[in-house]
Amino acid sequence: AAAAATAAAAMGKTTDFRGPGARPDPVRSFNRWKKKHSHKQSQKKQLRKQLKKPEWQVEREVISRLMLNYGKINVNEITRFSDFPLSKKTLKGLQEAQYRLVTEIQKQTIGLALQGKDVLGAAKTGSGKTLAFLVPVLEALYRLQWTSTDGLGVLIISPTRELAYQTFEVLRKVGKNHDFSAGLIIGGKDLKHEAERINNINILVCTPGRLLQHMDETICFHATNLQMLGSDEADRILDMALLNTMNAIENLPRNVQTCFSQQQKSVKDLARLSLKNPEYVWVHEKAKYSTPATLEQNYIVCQLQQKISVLYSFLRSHLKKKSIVFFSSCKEVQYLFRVFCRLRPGISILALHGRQQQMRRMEVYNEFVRKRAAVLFATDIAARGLDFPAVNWVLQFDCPEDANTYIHRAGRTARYKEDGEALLILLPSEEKGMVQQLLQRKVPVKEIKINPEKLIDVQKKLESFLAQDQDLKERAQRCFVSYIRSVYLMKDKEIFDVSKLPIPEYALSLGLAVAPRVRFLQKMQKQPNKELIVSQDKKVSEPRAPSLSNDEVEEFRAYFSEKMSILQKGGKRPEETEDGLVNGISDEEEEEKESEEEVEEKLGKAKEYQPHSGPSTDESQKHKEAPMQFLDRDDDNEEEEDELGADFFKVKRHNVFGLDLKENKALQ
Ligand SMILES: Nc1ncnc2c1ncn2[C@@H]1O[C@H](COP(=O)(O)OP(=O)(O)OP(=O)(O)O)[C@@H](O)[C@H]1O
Repeated sequence: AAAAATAAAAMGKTTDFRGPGARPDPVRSFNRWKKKHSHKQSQKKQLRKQLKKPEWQVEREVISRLMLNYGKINVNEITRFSDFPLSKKTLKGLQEAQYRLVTEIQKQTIGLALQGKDVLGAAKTGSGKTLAFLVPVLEALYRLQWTSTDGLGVLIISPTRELAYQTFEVLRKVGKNHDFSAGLIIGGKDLKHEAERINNINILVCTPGRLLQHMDETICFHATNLQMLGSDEADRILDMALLNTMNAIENLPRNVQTCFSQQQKSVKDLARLSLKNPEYVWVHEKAKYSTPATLEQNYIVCQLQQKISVLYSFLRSHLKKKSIVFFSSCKEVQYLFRVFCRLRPGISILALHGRQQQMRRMEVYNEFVRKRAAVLFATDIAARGLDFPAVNWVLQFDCPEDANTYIHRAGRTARYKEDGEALLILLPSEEKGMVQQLLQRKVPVKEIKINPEKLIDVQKKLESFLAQDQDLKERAQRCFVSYIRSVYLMKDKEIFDVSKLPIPEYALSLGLAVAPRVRFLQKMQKQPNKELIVSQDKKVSEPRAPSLSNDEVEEFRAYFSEKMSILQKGGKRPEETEDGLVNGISDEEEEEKESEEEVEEKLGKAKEYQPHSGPSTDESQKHKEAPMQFLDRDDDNEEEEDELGADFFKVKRHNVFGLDLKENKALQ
């Protein structure tokens, strides 16, 4: 008994040794009751006191307490979101979405952002960068007790519509207990419809082009109260010149906090950002590899004319898997999607590219998310930031323009601790240069060989499809030209050498009996030294990657520089710029039958920045009851139309950030 009493005392407990049946000590029981009673009384008193106060005041006190703890954040002690001084509403949202433990980038950046610093974070693909900036966004408005009448408080810019949509969905999930509203403005729907609602949005998720358009055309749109600007693809947005533009010309208020992340550390980006109190966080700077450890990466080398058979054979042997296949142009995706549907490999095939109408893009995105086994044929529109769950394989059918694009594409698998495999198909002429680039960027790729016995040749089948279907044949021709052109336009001539392509064999492999005439190739052969390059400072296109996202950048630049020159000339559109965008991108010889479509494709890509429609009343109706209201896209099947040109140049952008004119002038 003595030993037991010592042990109990050591654990700080009191033990009654009078044995069972003995009566409890009345003095001790009374004391215990008294303590409990007085605690309850004081709690009641506090509650009564609080009840007298208005809700906002109680909340303000809570906020003050939280903010007092901002200074005490110690990164080394943080393992869960609840270790940060976050509002109950955010924590509840995170918990309900099953987010409890923080990832490294979240751990390192959320505290800094809460403290009001401008944050630029870099971390590998799939490491949780989206929440790293969404959590501070929610807290920023919560701290200020933002309401719908306060207008736009946070702007989140995403390079593609799909990424904007996905970011919006995550925001909706984790922010659902907050009272402010959020809206998605990405084009694809009537501008007027958005314009009527835009000023009731507190957090706006948008694509750059649509934002610019509202700045131009929505008279009532203003961002005078803007508190924060965020993006998880900062480098891309910077490439699109938007931030520079906004900082230097578009008069972004200087007290706006920025919260950015991207996949790779970039010194260049630091210079490009004019941040007020910047903190740069490179989470994986010292990591051995720049891709996730759970990502297995291999490449194969094969002849161009074998690639379609390799893809078919790959799909036949991965029928239960979820895969994304990246191509370099929309027309390849369009043709090969059709052909593969006819080949019936035994797995669902989906296609995602920039020439689809917006609603279709969203449907495909959602369908692929839902499916357990499927293959998505995509352009680089799907390469950045998209978080498709449980993708097993990423296959790069066409060589990416550089190592960075490779990493973005491969990063669609092996996300957040999951496993994944990436396979890159290289032509013999691409192998040396690309593998070298990848190793330099700390990407561990190994060569593997195809088992020739497993290779199923589909060329004969394609030939017979084309013999019966004129439309398909024309698609094959367009695919052919489009691919050749994409190689021709690649910047890195060490890797991409159009003269080394086996042209007739490639045509045969697509099912075409003869190779279509490619005039720019013939010209090149005649004048091998004369590159069809126009320098960037002439404001037309330089040779560039054919990928959608790069085209987007070029379109945007061309559009933007033109627009700025107009603004600087007092808003008058010079005659010769009537179709500047068209000229800008199609400066190379466009005399082929193909040319019109090529231009159309490029304009289609430029749609990201064009007047289109977006948000939906249906969805917003659905969420009306919820405290956090969202303006979402319309579920309407309106065909996307390229209303390029004229409209863009009519309206002079107004001062949406409400800075005084003196400052405007100084900045211009
Ligand atoms: N703290 C967390 N706990 C659990 N899952 C998380 C957490 N943070 C993020 N995730 C999940 O990890 C996945 C990847 O996150 P996210 O899309 O933010 O990555 P990313 O770093 O932005 O990737 P990318 O560079 O490709 O854009 C998502 O499915 C997300 O839901």
